[in-house]
Amino acid sequence: HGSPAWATERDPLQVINFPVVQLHMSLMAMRASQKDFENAMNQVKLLKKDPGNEVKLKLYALYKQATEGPCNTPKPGVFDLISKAKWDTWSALGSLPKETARQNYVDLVSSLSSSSKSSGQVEPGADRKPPGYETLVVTSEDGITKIMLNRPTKKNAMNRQMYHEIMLALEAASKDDSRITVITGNGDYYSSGNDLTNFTDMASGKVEELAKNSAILLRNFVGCFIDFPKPLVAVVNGPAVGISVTTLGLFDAVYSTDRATFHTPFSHLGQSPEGCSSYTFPRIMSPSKATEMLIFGKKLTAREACAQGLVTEVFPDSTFQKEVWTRLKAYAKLPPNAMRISKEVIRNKEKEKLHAINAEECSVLQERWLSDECMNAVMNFLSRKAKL
Ligand SMILES: CCCCCC/C=C/C(=O)SCCNC(=O)CCNC(=O)[C@H](O)C(C)(C)COP(=O)(O)OP(=O)(O)OC[C@H]1O[C@@H](n2cnc3c(N)ncnc32)[C@H](O)[C@@H]1OP(=O)(O)O
Repeated sequence: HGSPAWATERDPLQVINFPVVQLHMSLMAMRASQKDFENAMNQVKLLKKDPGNEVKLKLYALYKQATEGPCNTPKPGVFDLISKAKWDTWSALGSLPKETARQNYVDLVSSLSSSSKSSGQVEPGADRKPPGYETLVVTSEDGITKIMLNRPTKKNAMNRQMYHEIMLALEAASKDDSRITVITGNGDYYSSGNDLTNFTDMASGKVEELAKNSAILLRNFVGCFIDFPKPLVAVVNGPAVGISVTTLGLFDAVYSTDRATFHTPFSHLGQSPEGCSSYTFPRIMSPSKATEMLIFGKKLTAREACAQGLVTEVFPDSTFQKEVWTRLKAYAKLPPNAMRISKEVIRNKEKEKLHAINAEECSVLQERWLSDECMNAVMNFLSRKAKL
């Protein structure tokens, strides 16, 4: 078996590179639990699917802790993004005993192997099933297709897979027999916006190419919202950040819990507005209120966002789900063609303009992602120096 592509590609966290071979010989002579450890290291090489940078970092740190004990190397320089991420993860394990680290490594690999097996196995009749989503839960009932962002432990941060899956889910919802489409989040956040580890790739060789690909992804993603034909409703179940806020300007209604906040810290991140917010926000609010959000990164409460027109209505958190879904189910009984045509009449005039704005925002961002301001901000978050 060859190593999976992600273990050999020039990925910044490939890095991690699982130094299986060096360890192999020394482990042969050790006890049974170390045999498990050795097996786990071999299993890592057989994983069909890239487990993602965060998991690879965890594997790296547990491996180092299991074999060398607590982090004992000097902290890498601030611009050595990758070594620093590795150092931070290892050092965060503190004085975790070697045996525990070894066990945790084995457990983590075992969970990865079983999830990759279960997704790879072909079940009877599986060919008739719609494709599953890894980052979303999509359900359809009572005339409503609900697309739920489902990375609660990451505050529903949007990784590349989630962008792709949202596009697929919107495409499917535009064609299914539901009348209204809802986007909401699982857990305490609606979404913390772009997954900042999407940018760790930027540290690798082909930064320009990666920035270009990200801009294309973003443009396609936002394009799906611009073109979505049915009433699109956001059920904002908790705080929203970045792109999960800006795209709200492209929804037809936004219902929010009073616990939510709305935050677009683009300047803090060395970035610039997207999701057509450079156009929609000044219109929805006023140019100066939009400036406070989009340039100065002012975080709005749900009530403030409602007063400024970004949110349609705010509900007390205790009754939020019940009230919103009762209302949506009633709306979903309205004649579907009338709703669709009304949306067309309201939105179509703007579509061309919105696509042009989207293209422009993405091209500006493509440059921004290569700036020191942006790189440093992402690095600070990843090294746990900065939160919003
Ligand atoms: C293809 C590219 C398209 C680009 C589109 C352009 C989009 C731009 C934007 O969306 S800009 C906004 C980006 N978002 C942020 O900057 C938010 C960063 N997150 C935070 O500041 C905080 O996590 C928080 C305030 C959202 C929540 O803080 P707290 O309640 O203290 O929770 P934790 O920080 O412990 O978070 C739990 C867990 O989730 C991980 N996480 C949260 N948000 C993100 C994120 N945006 N990207 C990556 N990871 C995130 C966090 O690291 C923790 O992980 P861990 O448990 O440590 O493994």
